[in-house]
Amino acid sequence: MYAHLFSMNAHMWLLLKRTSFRWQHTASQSMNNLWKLHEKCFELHYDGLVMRFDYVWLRDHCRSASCYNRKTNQRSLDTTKIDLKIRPSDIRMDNETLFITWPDQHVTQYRLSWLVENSYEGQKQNAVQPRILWDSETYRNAKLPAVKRKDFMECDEELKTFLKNFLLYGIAFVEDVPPTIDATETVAQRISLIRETMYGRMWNFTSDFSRGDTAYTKHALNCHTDTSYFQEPCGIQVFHCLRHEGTGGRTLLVDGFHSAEKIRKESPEDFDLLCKVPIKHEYIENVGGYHNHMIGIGPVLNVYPWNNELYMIRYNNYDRAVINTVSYEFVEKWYAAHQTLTAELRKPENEVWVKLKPGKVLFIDNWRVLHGRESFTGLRQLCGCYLTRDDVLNTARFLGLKA
Ligand SMILES: C[N+](C)(C)CCCC[C@H](N)C(=O)O
Ligand SMILES: O=C(O)CCC(=O)C(=O)O
Ligand SMILES: [Fe+2]
Repeated sequence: MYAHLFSMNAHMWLLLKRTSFRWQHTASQSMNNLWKLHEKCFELHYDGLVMRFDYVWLRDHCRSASCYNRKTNQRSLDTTKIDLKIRPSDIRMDNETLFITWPDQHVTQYRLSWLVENSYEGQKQNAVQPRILWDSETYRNAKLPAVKRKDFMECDEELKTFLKNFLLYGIAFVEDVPPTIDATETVAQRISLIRETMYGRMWNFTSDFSRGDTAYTKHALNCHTDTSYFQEPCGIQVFHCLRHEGTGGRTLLVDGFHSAEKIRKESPEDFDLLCKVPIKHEYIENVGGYHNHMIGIGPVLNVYPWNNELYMIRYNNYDRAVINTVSYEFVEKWYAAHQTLTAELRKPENEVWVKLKPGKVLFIDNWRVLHGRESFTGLRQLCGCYLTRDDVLNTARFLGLKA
């Protein structure tokens, strides 16, 4: 039975091959749409693009009712049942649509525009997240306006503008927020779910050393990202200074991706090491009633493997644990690379300093922008929370942004 089916397929395939020697034009004979059946793939010239599609990929992406549920956008087809050597038994194309008949007579239709949007060769070049990298001058010149709480809460267009800027720059402000924890929570919830951690859902801290961490002191803190000791560091950090009666305490912001891109350009071997060497970060706390031990392991720079685009920097020298995940030959090189990156991050021209004031809520992309603070005197109270990154992006996509 199988042998019979196979010989039928092979026979059809030979027939097709004979007809696909020359380039085929679409039904309308338009010179713009050309296709060719290769042994291994279907090649389509359309809209000025040359695209190649594996047959198994084409079968897998059939959008017919039996293969795909359009209500849930979920696949019903069991991909593992596709013969990896599957070939079309018939192909037809008009100006907008490609029709493929498979050996079992199942027919798949693909809109050509859909193929353009999804051709994997085209996709590889696209950035997942468009960004504007900044140093202090470019950030200042961008003159990004802070959105007013009322507009932010009530108007989707204002929220969209806020999120657009946040995604582009990695920081954004909402102003005119009452200096309370509740009001801060309401503003945060407008864009995301709050990510509860061992610090609580909404946190409110001052320099009382109530927790085993330097954040709860008056000391200066070098630029860093938070929760580097989580396997998935918190996506966004929200800060609202509720009061400060004293001096100092300004907040430092540095675009980690701007510095990392500089290293990629000027010192590619360092960049590569920072992307590849896994580093452990750890939070050990035994203060008051708190007992926490968190560990996160991952490289300082994280890039998508398919296009090398940076998506996360995990940088916290305070919370970096013993280096025992690195083999001997890389240790010294890693330290040198870490110093190269650190020198870049600490260049004054890359630093933005802001004094957080009651009423002004700061959102920081904790996967990209590092924060720090100047030492201070007096009573200083800061509240805020962490947000889940997926949910911020979810809101952005709902509003029509690329995220
Ligand atoms: C923000 N809040 C005060 C709650 C937490 C501070 C966490 C500090 C820790 N060293 C880190 O960098 O993750
Ligand atoms: O006190 C500050 O301004 C920030 C401290 C800090 O780094 C943090 O809470 O994550
Ligand atoms: Fe921090």
